[in-house]
This record gives sequence, C-alpha cells and structure tokens, in this order.
Amino acid sequence: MVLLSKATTEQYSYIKNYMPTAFSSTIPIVDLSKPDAKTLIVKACEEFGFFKVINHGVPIEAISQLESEAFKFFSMPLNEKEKAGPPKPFGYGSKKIGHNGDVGWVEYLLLNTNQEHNFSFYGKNAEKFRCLLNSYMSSVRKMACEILELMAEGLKIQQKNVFSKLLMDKQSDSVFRVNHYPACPELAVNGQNLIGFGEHTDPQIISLLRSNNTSGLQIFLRDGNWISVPPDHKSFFINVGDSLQVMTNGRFRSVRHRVLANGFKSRLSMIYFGGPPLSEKIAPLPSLMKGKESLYKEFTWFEYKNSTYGSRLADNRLGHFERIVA
Ligand SMILES: C=C1C[C@]23C[C@H]1CC[C@H]2[C@@]12CCC[C@@](C)(C(=O)O1)[C@H]2[C@@H]3C(=O)O
Ligand SMILES: O=C(O)CCC(=O)C(=O)O
Ligand SMILES: [Fe+2]
Repeated sequence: MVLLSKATTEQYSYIKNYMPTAFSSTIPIVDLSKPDAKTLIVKACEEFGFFKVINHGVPIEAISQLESEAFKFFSMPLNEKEKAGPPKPFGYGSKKIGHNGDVGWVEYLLLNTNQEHNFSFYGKNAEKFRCLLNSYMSSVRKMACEILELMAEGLKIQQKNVFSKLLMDKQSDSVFRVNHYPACPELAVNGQNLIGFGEHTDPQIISLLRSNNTSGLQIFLRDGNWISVPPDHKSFFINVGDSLQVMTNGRFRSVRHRVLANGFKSRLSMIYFGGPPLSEKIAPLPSLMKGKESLYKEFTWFEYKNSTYGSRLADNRLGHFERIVA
C-alpha cells in the first residue's frame, strides 16, 4: 500500500468530533477451561454480542507463524499482491471494501475456507502459506464449534450441536480474512481519526478475531457509546453475527464494530467468519421462541448473503428481514 500525501488521505472517512475513548475494562473475558464458561458466554452474548476468550487451545506457534507469513505477503510490492486480486469473490483487496463504494485504510486477503487458493505468484513460499492457513483455520474452526456448543448448553438447548453442525457441514460457507492496516504517520502528527474498517455487523453466525498488539478495534455498546478494545495478541475476540441473532430470536445481538487506523503501528488481524451452508434456513430455534413469534421473516443464508453484498458496510442489514410482530 502506498502512503501518504494529504491527497491520498482525503478520500477516506474520518470520525468527526471524535472524543478519544478510554480502553474498556468492561469487555467480558471467558476462560474456556473453566466450568462457568457457558454461563459467561451466554451473558456476554446477551449484553455485548462480544467477548474475549483465553485458554482457547490454538497453539501460539500456529498463530505467530501465520502472522509472520501474512506480514511478508503484505510487504510485497503492490503489483505483486494484486496478482492475488481482485477480492471478488476471493483474493487480495486494497482500500475498497465490498462492492458498493466503501473504502478504508486497509488491505486484505479474503479467502473461502472450502477452496484451495492459488498463491503461485508467491513463489516458493506459497506452499508454506497454504499449510499454515489450513492448520490455523482448522484449529480456529474447532474453537468456534466448542464455543457454539457451550452457547447451546448455556441456552439449555437439547441438541448441543445445533449451531456447530452448520460450521462442520462440508458446504459451510465460512470465510477467512487477513486485514493489514498500515501505520499512518500523518495521523500521528495531526491527531485525526481515520477509518481503517468502517462500522458494521458481521452477517455470519460467529466471528473469531485475533490481532497483533496494535489497538484500533472498537465496539458499539447498547448505551450508544463506542469503546476501544484493548489489544491482546494471545487471545481471541468473538463477535456474535447477524445469523446467530436471528437463530436466538434476538436474545443474542450481533455487535457493531469498526477499526480506526493507528498513527504509529501497523495492525494485522485474522478473522474466521463461521457461516452456514448457502441453502440453510436461518430462523429462530423453536426452543428459544417459548410461544413467542419469530421477530424475523424466513430466509436462507444465500438470500441474506446476497442482500449483504447489495448493501453498504454501515447498513442495518437485518432491518429488511424484521417482522412487525403485533
Ligand atoms: C460492504 C460489504 C463488505 C462485506 C459485505 C458487505 C457488508 C458486510 C461486509 C462483510 C463483513 C464481514 C466479512 C465479510 C466477508 C462479510 O461476509 O460481510 C465482509 C464483506 C466484504 O468485505 O466483502
Ligand atoms: O480487522 C479487524 O480487526 C476487524 C475487521 C472486521 O471487522 C472485519 O473484517 O469484518
Ligand atoms: Fe467485522
């Protein structure tokens, strides 16, 4: 990514009248090795749609090796990286996010988890990158399934794998993304707040995010405030996605989040978005309705995903699928 003149940064969005937010200590922390994990997870999903996980079982070497390969990838010249693009549907992207004009101070790799990716332009490192990606993705998917099973238990759903089976399905439409936010020294000088990745909710069931120790991630709370998530390169951050909100009939809420660019340090994040098969009906689980009506119209993941790609990042995508319940 080539930086830096005023002319370059002017095309991006800034947060106006931005008051620096304090790092929050209110973010729930769940120790996956403790027996109270399921209770804490349910509470966190109801209150925040977001929590941090420790003792997650993903080996630190798998994380750091993939991270260092990803940094190597992003340090290549733009014309080399663009050989892996455009990101429609999968590949390398820079600045442009989605198909409807969103931009951010970010470059990324967007990958499908069921498909072999061709990094042949990446020379002798291609095979290594692919192996690291595959082993990372399978450990993270395993953790995702564990968390989803704890959720089902915590919600007292009889079928423990109601959510996790969707990610285990061979047809699961899960996505993996590596985001690189270069440091932007102009910001450090001018004290501005450039958007790295604009506010949005993730459309899938669950997202598992891990980043290096650079700050930037913020979440939106029910009280209308944004809070900064203290970075922690050893832990994972979990987002409730729109589909899980629907499956729990609104009991869990998908979390609005965004990333601000950092003046001093580059940020590298890797996110696994666990999604269902395209043909899957996304609807509230009967045991969670307790005689109440569904808050949502019926739709398949295919339909929701299509509508997602027709929307802008910040849109309230679930809005179109809400029912007016008398
Ligand atoms: C403007 C956009 C960009 C989208 C689609 C649409 C709205 C939501 C964005 C995300 C957010 C979560 C990962 C992703 C892969 C997804 O499924 O939804 C993103 C996708 C993209 O970056 O392409
Ligand atoms: O890069 C990050 O830390 C978060 C980005 C994000 O929210 C996304 O890719 O959906
Ligand atoms: Fe996101």
